[in-house]
Order: sequence, then C-alpha cells, then structure tokens
Amino acid sequence: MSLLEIQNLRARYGRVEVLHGVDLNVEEGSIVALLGANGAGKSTLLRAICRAVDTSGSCRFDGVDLSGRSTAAIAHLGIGHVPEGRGTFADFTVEENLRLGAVSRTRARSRRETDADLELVYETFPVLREFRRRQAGALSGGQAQMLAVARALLGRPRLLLVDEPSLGLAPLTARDLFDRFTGLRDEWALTVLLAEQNAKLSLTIADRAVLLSRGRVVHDGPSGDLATVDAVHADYLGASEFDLSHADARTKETR
Ligand SMILES: Nc1ncnc2c1ncn2[C@@H]1O[C@H](COP(=O)(O)OP(=O)(O)OP(=O)(O)O)[C@@H](O)[C@H]1O
Repeated sequence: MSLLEIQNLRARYGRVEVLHGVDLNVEEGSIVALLGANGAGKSTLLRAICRAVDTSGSCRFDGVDLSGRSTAAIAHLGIGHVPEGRGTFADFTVEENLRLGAVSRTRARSRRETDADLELVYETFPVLREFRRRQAGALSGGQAQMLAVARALLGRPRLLLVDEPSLGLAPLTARDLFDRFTGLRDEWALTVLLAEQNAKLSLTIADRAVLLSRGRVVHDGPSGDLATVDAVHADYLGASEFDLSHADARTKETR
C-alpha cells in the first residue's frame, strides 16, 4: 500500500475545473517531483490533497480516506503543507513561527518534545538558530524558505507537500535548499511530494517524477526516465525550465 493513493481527483475554482481526474501514488520514504509549466495544476493538486479547494475523487493517506475531513484534521493526520509564498508570519520571530508549526503536530507532545524537535531543526538549519529572535519578515528569500520548511517539520508530518520552494531563490541558494531534502527525508522519516517548475533541480533529488499538463498527468515514472524521454515533455515544461539538450536536438531535426 502506498502512503498516499489518489484516484480520479478533480478540483475546481468556482465553476472552473482545473484538475481533471488525477491518479497518483506516493510510496513511503520517497521523494516525488510534481512537475509542470505555469498553470498546470501543481499547487491545486497539493491544495486538493489538503482539501483546501473544492475537490472530488478519492484520496487516501495511509489507508485513511481524506474526503470530508477539514484541512486542520488532515494536518493532524500527518500531512504538512509548505505553500507557495511560504505562509509564515512576517511580524512573528523565527522561533515563534517554528513553535506555531508544532500546533499541527500529529499527536500532542510535551513542551520538552517540542524543544527537542526545535533543537533538531536548528541543527539542520543553523541560520534559523542564529536569527531565532529576528522577525520572519526580515529574512532573506532562502532563509524564509528554510523557515517555512522547518515550521512544517515541527508538525512532525509523515508526508510533506512542498510548493515551488525554489521560487525567487538565487540558483545556488535553491541548490543548497534542495540538497537538504534528501537528508530531511532520512532524518525525519519523511515522504516528500515536491511541486516545482524547476525540473532540472528537482530531478537531482527525486526518486520519481510526475508531469502535469493542464490538470492531467502526462507522465509518471522513475525520475531518470525524464532525462531521455520524448521531446514533447520539454514543451510541457517550457524549454528554459527543462534543459533537455538531446530532446531539443531531436525536435529541431524533425522541424
Ligand atoms: N484561487 C484561484 N481561483 C481561480 N483559479 C485559480 C486559482 N488558483 C489557481 N487557479 C487556476 O488554476 C489553474 C492551475 O493553477 P495552479 O496554481 O494549480 O498551477 P501551477 O501548476 O501550480 O502553476 P504555477 O507554477 O504558476 O504556480 C490555472 O489555470 C490557474 O489560473
């Protein structure tokens, strides 16, 4: 049984359906990259899993049906969501933001356990310890993204949904952040579903890649497959986001 099992998932904003029957399984302990161009439906899929958008279809987490559950209840089941734009509180300090993350933890923990998790987070992201009394709004883009991920970790999720973590980050900062995900997966016993436009970066850490286009899954397989897959995927992703030099060459030959 997969940790997350999605079947025929549909999502809409008002009358407009933007996910048209998505099927997706996420195995426990894996990092899955959810790729696609602007507007493909990546953020909506993460919101649909959390029931933060009008949704139909089947979504099971560790065998538990998520339909009819509130977003807060889903967080308590062990699904952490790091939304695009980060969702931290700019006027609160770094440590206040982190402690707020513990509110959604999967089971009640003592203050001592929260303090131990906080210590673990500070070991993973030393810069957050350094700036723990600084307002979150004063952090740099990379530091703010680390805070958003760290805050979700305080909820002790089993599944972490991360939306576009590279957005607005300098290439080296994004690389540094992505390099941490593998360690996080192992140290925090996490499963990660990572929605990203930056396919190249995502594929360096993902076990599997799922490609969305206009609300539909158009590819699902080991991440290594996408390095050699048909040139059409470069079109789905946008050439600048996905440097498929071989595929590009093939496309040019056939034009
Ligand atoms: N709050 C909203 N109200 C109405 N339509 C929305 C809303 N959010 C997203 N959409 C539409 O839903 C579709 C999917 O958007 P979504 O944000 O899920 O795509 P995405 O793949 O995450 O794109 P991006 O990488 O640009 O964030 C788009 O057509 C978008 O315009």
